[in-house]
Amino acid sequence: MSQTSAESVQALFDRIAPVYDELNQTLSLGQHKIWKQMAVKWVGLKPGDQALDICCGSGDVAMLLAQKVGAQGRVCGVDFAAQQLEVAAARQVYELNPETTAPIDWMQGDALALPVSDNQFDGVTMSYGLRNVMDIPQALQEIRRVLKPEAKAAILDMHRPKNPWVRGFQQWYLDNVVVPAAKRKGVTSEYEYIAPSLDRFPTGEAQERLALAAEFSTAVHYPIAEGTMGVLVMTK
Ligand SMILES: C/C(=C\Cc1cc(O)c2ccccc2c1O)CCC[C@H](C)CCC[C@H](C)CCCC(C)C
Ligand SMILES: C[S@@+](CC[C@H](N)C(=O)[O-])C[C@H]1O[C@@H](n2cnc3c(N)ncnc32)[C@H](O)[C@@H]1O
Repeated sequence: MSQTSAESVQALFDRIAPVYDELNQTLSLGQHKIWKQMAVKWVGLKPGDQALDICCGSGDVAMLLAQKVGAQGRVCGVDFAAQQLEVAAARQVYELNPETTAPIDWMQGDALALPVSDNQFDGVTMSYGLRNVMDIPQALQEIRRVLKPEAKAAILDMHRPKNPWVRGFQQWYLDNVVVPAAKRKGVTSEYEYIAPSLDRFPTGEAQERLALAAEFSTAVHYPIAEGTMGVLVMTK
């Protein structure tokens, strides 16, 4: 799927929902949980805060936010793929203790037209979502719109590393480990989509410029995992 549309991306994530968590865990050797924790830490939330996770998928980051802001806080998770939201809601029941974690509102909606109010959130996260939206400047404007003044957002995603050896390893790993593992689960073309999506994704520096153009007051991109991943941290 090299030509994409919002509808085809939504259908892709609905199709892979039953195998998504297992593949992320095995293919990242468990590392994706650490990268997600880093993104949540960079938002700087405190107990009682309201947090939003955009493109929440099966709920990993929204559930980390619910632990961070505690039972007095509130979390919204927004995604347009209904099958992913079903997995998220089911996981919340058996993975979170409602006495110590915030309630989570799982909302079906579009990252480019968020179903929430202006200036509502103390912090926003987006994990592996930005690379999949059709209009990155619009997604950044929406994040800025829903943040309270001076609040932060952290955007985690996969990147093409600058180092040619690491880049070569990344492509080898996608071709020889990720796609074959996906093939065994019957979702080959869905995981073949990752490589072209990386090629068209703006670099960390370009993302900083896009965030400043969307009128964030600060924007810093931190490469992690040898530049195969990165977190863009922005302040409204
Ligand atoms: C959690 C991760 C990715 C989420 C993700 C994002 C997408 O855009 C997709 C698109 C289509 C299908 C699936 C996804 C998707 O799952 C990150 C880790 C999972 C990756 C599948 C593994 C990639 C590994 C990298 C090449 C780096 C290798 C380092 C490893 C520690 C050896
Ligand atoms: C790779 S998954 C990431 C899920 C989760 N955040 C994680 O880190 O595991 C990307 C998610 O973004 C969602 N998504 C992509 N474009 C979207 C959009 N325009 N509006 C809402 N959700 C979107 C997909 O449905 C999918 O669940």
